Amino acid sequence: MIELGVNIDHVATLRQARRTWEPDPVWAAVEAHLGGADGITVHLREDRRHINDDDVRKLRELTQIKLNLEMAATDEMVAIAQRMRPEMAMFVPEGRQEITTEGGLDIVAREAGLKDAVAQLAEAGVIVSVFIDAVPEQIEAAARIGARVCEVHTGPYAHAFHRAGRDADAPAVVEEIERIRGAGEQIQALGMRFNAGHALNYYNVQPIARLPGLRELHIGHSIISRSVFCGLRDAVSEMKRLMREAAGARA
Ligand SMILES: CC(=O)[C@@H](O)[C@H](O)COP(=O)(O)O
Ligand SMILES: NCC(=O)COP(=O)(O)O
Repeated sequence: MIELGVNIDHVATLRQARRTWEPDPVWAAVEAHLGGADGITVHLREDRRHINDDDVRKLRELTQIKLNLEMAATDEMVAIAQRMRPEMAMFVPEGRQEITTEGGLDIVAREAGLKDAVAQLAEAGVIVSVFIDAVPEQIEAAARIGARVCEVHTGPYAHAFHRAGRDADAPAVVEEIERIRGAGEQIQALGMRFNAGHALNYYNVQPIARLPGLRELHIGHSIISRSVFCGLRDAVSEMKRLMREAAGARA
């Protein structure tokens, strides 16, 4: 069964636009859960531009849903994850000027430090995921550092899909889908869990949800955008329906 992790960063982005207390990410987590989400994702950025430490603490204390904590692989963040013990922590590259994550983690370039960070979290009982591009060398390095999960960056696919006028059969789109399919096969062959995410939406999700062995999708911006008009519970439930329909048609 394919699972949906709902990224609620943008609930906090809206709150931070007025530096106030609403909307509350904890309410969002509960609504997403009631809509059928299997997990919640938050990205605790080093600059705390949306989700903050108190949000993570309250999510742990007040909700029952699985938490995937996205973070930079720094000593500060590793210490927070050791304290908060989310079900999963995902290492993500961060750029101060970026609007959102722009690419996968370069594990090959930082292998020793990342291996150490993975070991520290594993010792605290936290499953470690890495956000990576669909590149064979990065997947091999993810296995070497002891990551249990790879989340394949679907941004390039999403952008190709959009540029092709939402035509899933356009050659540039098929090329991206095949790249992610190949990454998924390699991830599974190396004994890791195959997840994917970034820039997925109600139009482009199904070709990805159909990929064999895909366990979990992490989707945020599109779900939160739709929830403004129809409520978060309905927005989550419609995304889950599309994912299930596609996964049900897997070969
Ligand atoms: C790793 C990823 O693809 C997204 O979860 C992204 O990091 C979310 O962070 P922002 O909400 O700050 O874009
Ligand atoms: N890791 C990807 C994620 O959590 C959601 O990304 P997006 O849907 O907000 O682009």
